[in-house]
This record gives sequence, C-alpha cells and structure tokens, in this order.
Amino acid sequence: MVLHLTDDFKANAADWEAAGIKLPQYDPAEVAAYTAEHPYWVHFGAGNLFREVQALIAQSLLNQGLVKSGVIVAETFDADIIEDSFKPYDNRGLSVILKSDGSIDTELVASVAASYGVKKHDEVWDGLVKVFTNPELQFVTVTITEKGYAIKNNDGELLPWIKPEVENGPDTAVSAMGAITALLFERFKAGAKPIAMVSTDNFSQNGDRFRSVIVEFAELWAKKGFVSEDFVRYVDDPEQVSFPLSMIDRITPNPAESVSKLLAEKGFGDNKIFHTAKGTNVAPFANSEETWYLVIEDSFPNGRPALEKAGVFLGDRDTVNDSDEMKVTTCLNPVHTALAVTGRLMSYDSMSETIADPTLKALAERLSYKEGLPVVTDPGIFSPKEFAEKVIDVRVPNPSLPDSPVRISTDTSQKVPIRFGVTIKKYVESPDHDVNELVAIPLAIAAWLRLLLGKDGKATDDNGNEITLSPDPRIPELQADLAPLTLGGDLSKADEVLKPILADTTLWNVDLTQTPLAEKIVGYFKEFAAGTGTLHPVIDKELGL
Ligand SMILES: NC(=O)C1=CN([C@@H]2O[C@H](COP(=O)(O)OP(=O)(O)OC[C@H]3O[C@@H](n4cnc5c(N)ncnc54)[C@H](O)[C@@H]3O)[C@@H](O)[C@H]2O)C=CC1
Ligand SMILES: O=P(O)(O)OC[C@H]1O[C@](O)(CO)[C@@H](O)[C@@H]1O
Repeated sequence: MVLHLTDDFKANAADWEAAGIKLPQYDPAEVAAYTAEHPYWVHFGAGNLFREVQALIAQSLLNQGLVKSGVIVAETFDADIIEDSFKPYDNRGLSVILKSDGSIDTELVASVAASYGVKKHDEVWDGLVKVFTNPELQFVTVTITEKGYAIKNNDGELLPWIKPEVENGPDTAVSAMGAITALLFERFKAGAKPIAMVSTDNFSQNGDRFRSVIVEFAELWAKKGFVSEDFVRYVDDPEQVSFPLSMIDRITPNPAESVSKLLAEKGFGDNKIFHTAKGTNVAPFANSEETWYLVIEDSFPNGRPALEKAGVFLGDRDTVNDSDEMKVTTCLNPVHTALAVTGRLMSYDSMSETIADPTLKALAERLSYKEGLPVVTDPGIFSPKEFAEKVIDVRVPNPSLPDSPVRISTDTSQKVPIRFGVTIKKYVESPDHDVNELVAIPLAIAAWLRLLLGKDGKATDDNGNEITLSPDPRIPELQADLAPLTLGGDLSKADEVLKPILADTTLWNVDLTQTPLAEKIVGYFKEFAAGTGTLHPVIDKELGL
C-alpha cells in the first residue's frame, strides 16, 4: 500500500507504523478548526527549515496537549511553495531525520493548520488580516534568508520592488517586510494588542535588525500620511511589539533525490521534489540532522506557550547573543567554511567526506578547539566545548546528511567577516592572546584565495581539474583582482596583489595588513598556488602532522 500525507492516518495507522513513520497524536481537522478562531503563531517563510524546526515544535506542543491550535504558515516571496508543496497535501509534511548512526526517524507532521501564499491583496490576504487582528495571536517567527530583510541597496536607495509599496501604502504591500508592517498596522487598528516578532534567520542580532526595518517601513508610511505616528510608536515599543533575538541551528539541506528514493522504497508516495520558478527547492518532505538548537530571548508581550517543553531554550539577551556568537563565529560556521573551501579544492562531494580527510579534520580541530574556543564567551546554557565536539565528531561526519561543500561555500565572501573576522579581532584586541598563535584561520583564508584563482566563476581544484565556483556576489571582483596570479605560474607579485584584498575590512572585519596575519596568509597562499597537490603537504607541515 502506498502511503499519502492526506490519508486518514488513524484509519490506516498500522500501515504507517509498519513503515516506521511516527504519527501525530491529535486530530488535524479539529486543530485546523480551533486555530481558525484561536491563532497563536504565524510563521513567515515556508522553506525547508520551517518544516524541520518550527512545524516540529508546533507538533510537539500539540502532542503534549500544551496547545490546541497549530502554526499558520505564510509565504510572501514564493507563493508557489504553498501551491506545490503545502496545499495538495493538506498542509502536512514528512520530517526525515538522517541520524549519524545511519538510522532514520520519520514523522508525519500535521501541525500546520493553514497556509497562505500571498501574491496580492485578495481573499488570501484577507485571511491573514483576520489572523493578525485576532487578539489571541501571540507571536510570529520568520525564516526568509538575510536578504529578505533588505529594503534599501548599498547606496541607501529603496529597492525597486519596495519603492512602489512605500509610495502606494500598506494596502499594496506584498514584500516580506512591507506585508509584515501592513499586517502589524491591521493589528494596531484592531486594538493595538501586543505581539512578539521573532526573526529565526541565521544572522547575529537578528531581532534588532528586524525591528529597525519594520520601524523604518512604518516611518516611511507615516511621512506619506498612510499611518499615524502612534503606529510608529506601537511597533517601536518592546512592550507592545517585541523583536526578540534568537539563535537557530539545524543543518537542513535541500530535499535530496537520495532521500526521495528512500521514501519511495518505504512505500511513501509523496516524495516529489519541486524546483520553483523563483529557485526554491522544496518537497512535501524535508531532510535534516538529529541535533538542533533554538534559543530565543524571552520577550513575549502577549504571552507564549511552554516552548521550553518542546525543546526551545528561552533566555535573556546576553544568553542568546552569546549562544549565537558561539555558533556563528567559533564552533560551527567557521569550521563549515574552512572545510567547504578546502573540500572544494579536493572536489569532495559531501561535507562528511571533508572531515573524513585527516588533514582537513586536523584543520577543523585546530580552528575550533585551539583558536576559537579560547576567545568565546560561554552562554551558560550549553557548553561551547561540547557543542564544538559534536560538530566535529558527530554532525559534520554524518554520512547520511546530503550536505555539500558546494552549498556551504556559497557566498563565502559574505560570511568570512563574521566567521573568521570576529575571532581575529578578539586576538588583535586582547592583551591575553597573541595573533601569531593563529594558524588554522590564516590557512583557511589562504586556501579560499587559492580556490578563487581563475576567471568567469571557474577555477582549478588541487587535482588540476576545472570546477565551477559556488555563487558569491564578490567573485567577479575578487577573481579580477587576483588575475595577475596563476596556479603554478609566477607568484612573485603575490604580496602586492593580495595586499589590497587583505586590507579590505569588509572582508575580514579588520585590516589584516596591520597584523602579522597578512604575511602568513601570503606565504601559505604562495605554497598552495605553487601547483597542484599542494593542499595536504602545506596544511600537514603547518599543523605539524
Ligand atoms: N537550512 C538550514 O540549515 C538553516 C537555515 N537557517 C535560516 O533559515 C533561512 C531559510 O532556510 P531554508 O528554509 O532552509 O531555505 P529554503 O531555501 O528552503 O527557503 C527559503 C525561504 O526564504 C524565502 N525567501 C528567499 N528569498 C527571499 C526574499 N528575498 N524575501 C523574502 N523571502 C525570501 C523563500 O521564499 C523561502 O520561504 C536561511 O537563510 C537561514 O537564515 C538557519 C539555520 C539552519
Ligand atoms: O550556509 P551557511 O550559512 O554556511 O550555513 C551552513 C549551515 O549551517 C547552519 O548554520 C546550521 O544551523 C545552517 O544555517 C546551514 O545549514
């Protein structure tokens, strides 16, 4: 028998159980009906992470009888996600957890009580307005990628799709930031009940940035007379509208063909992967790892359910900030980036292959334990050392997780200031640490610069094969700057060519040429770029392997 998400799963529970798929312990129809009158949670961004974090938390709260409503999901950027992978499946999904011991946990998730794909202000929009004007709505979570928060370009001009919304007012807003501000305006007009707006996107001080953009949108509309100054004060008052900080962590690659195939073999029929016109890769299932963390600043002016009983850490601002800094600048993302750039030089297909390489593992260990951990602040709710060990010994080595150096090395130029720059700055500024102690960080930077040698987004790996670099907005500029240097060619100008790149504070957070690291990086770069087959010997030598 083929299992489908829309099955009456109580009627064929034995078949689901035989396939090893956990079932919800509530009645989804009852939950949907109750949620329509008593919404407490709306999530914006119906991507893959939502299915593996927020929807599972909502399911856990329902299973434990802690709430009677489900989560409502809204999508402003890519309504096709809703049409393709939510509506045909009654908003249900399958969570697939690929564990590091090779086993798999699967769970039918029915906690999404309603879904809204916003394209214009029509009946779909009216449905969301009804939710936002309900006094019981307690909080909103958001996963829309960092670029989803942008309303201006680098020159301070409104983005072309934001400008008409500013000019024509809340009734025309459909961008993520415009739509959210317009929905808050509806809530304000309906009695200005409080609400928490929780960004769960992957960047530091996410709540602060979210607030500043929403307040700016409100101010722009106030200047044009679309909204009152009282509305601006409402969104800017943390006791009315809070914007808590958060740290979120669960490696959730795009739905993989290998997982789709495995589900088909299990007798699960809803395994189609969709590639939407806007480039989102979604499916009625999502695949992720076992480990996850969600830490949220406990600031919910309209109350909240017992999220802690569903595995969420609630804490004060400093705890959340320290947790985020621990993950993004020390224990996870720098290791990921170092392994991804060296992994691309080795043309490894998966992240697990990178850390199975003893040289690259030693690089990751040195980076995390010897260079990052000494300058990280312990958030107090979990141990940075244990977190780092789990990344290196369990999470990255997980052979079942379909994650790749290609995915992780996307946008490296945007990531290095935080992933390496914050630690470098701490070494430069601390009287207790010597920047000369850093070896793994300059090796990783030099390896990335070596990877960039080439043109038109093409490069050569350490075996001498041509590869296509992962997308990164600064590749054209950086490859042009590096053009005088070639792999195995004349590197006598390396110092001169690399100097302006190493002095660029937008890349490193500090001017590396003012530190001994510049000379080190140029030296490592020259050794890497001397020819092919250099990656292992150079790293081995520097790490004393
Ligand atoms: N996938 C992961 O491992 C993790 C992701 N995150 C955070 O969640 C974000 C989303 O990740 P996924 O859901 O896995 O990605 P995804 O690719 O599955 O979905 C992306 C989501 O962002 C929306 N989006 C994309 N560009 C947008 C724009 N310009 N304006 C508004 N919305 C836009 C899409 O419509 C979709 O809802 C990440 O960028 C990151 O901030 C955090 C931790 C783990
Ligand atoms: O794409 P990035 O920002 O390198 O992140 C890599 C992965 O690590 C994470 O930070 C893990 O939570 C996720 O955001 C992402 O899956």
